[in-house]
Amino acid sequence: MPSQFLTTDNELGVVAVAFSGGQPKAGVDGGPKAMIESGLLDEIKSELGYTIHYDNTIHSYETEILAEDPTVDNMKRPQSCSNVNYKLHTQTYEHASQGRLVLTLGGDHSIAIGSISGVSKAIRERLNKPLAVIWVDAHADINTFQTSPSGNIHGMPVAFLAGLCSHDVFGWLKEEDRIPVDKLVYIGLRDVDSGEKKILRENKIKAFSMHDIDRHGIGRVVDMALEYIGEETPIHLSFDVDACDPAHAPSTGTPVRGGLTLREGDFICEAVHQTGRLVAMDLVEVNPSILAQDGGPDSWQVSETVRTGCSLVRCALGESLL
Ligand SMILES: NC(=[NH2+])NCCC[C@H](N)C(=O)O
Ligand SMILES: [Mn+2]
Ligand SMILES: [Mn+2]
Repeated sequence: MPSQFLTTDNELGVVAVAFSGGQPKAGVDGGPKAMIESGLLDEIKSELGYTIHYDNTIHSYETEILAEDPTVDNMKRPQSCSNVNYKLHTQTYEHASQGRLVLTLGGDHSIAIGSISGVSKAIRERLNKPLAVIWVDAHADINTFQTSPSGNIHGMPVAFLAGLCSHDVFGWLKEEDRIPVDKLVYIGLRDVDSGEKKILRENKIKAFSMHDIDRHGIGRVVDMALEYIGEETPIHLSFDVDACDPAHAPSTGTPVRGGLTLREGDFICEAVHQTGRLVAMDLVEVNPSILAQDGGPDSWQVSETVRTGCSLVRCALGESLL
């Protein structure tokens, strides 16, 4: 099993990050609590047999959040976002350095700046390899601060991580923290801004949209994504729950119709697990506060979203149907 060389068997580091400042809607900071309270970590321990390393803290990193955090170069709440991500970076780095598989529960998707950079640095030091990223999302989250139509940093993490833009605010991000553009693959895209399409095209970034899934089926798409990454490279799976169709994950800040079925989402996670090369996963953008207003989700739909998030995590950690 190649996995023996990448992570120590069944040792899982967990980081829970209650951060919502990468986007404007309150409540996404409640995502980790909702997933943990629904029993996710107990199941991982008792049913999947992991030893869990978790500080029993849902980190809001309060001291890192500034009361006044004015927009800088079109980035909203830049300093808080940078500070929180730096703290998270040190935590995922610590777990990954010890050979643990790392699970980060968010929070909005801006937290991938910290989670991925910490894992990338550790994997480079420990294995002298780059980190591949499979980004499963309705959105590409690859706006630079110059192209972003919203100024929300949860729409920019890939641009910072792949070195397509840099800024003094994120000055702590170093070369070894970054991921190579040719080891990045998207699955599930269906709401990509025009500036992002240009970035994807110009950098020849591998992306499988919902159209590709319709055409080839999820099995073939995941095979192609894994072939593209190659057999030697450790994988970080960054899963935005909004990749799933709003039928399965309605309680999220930026839902987009026409998404993955529950089984397609779970399949991606199962197949990545089966490679034996998964070294880290993020599960982000579960927002349990998005409740019935203006025809929005009701409380049953909130619990469905939480269930979807938990199912994706369990599948990535090895839960199987038979
Ligand atoms: N992680 C997310 N849900 N991102 C949504 C991003 C939406 C849009 N592309 C933006 O830049 O603002
Ligand atoms: Mn998204
Ligand atoms: Mn996202």
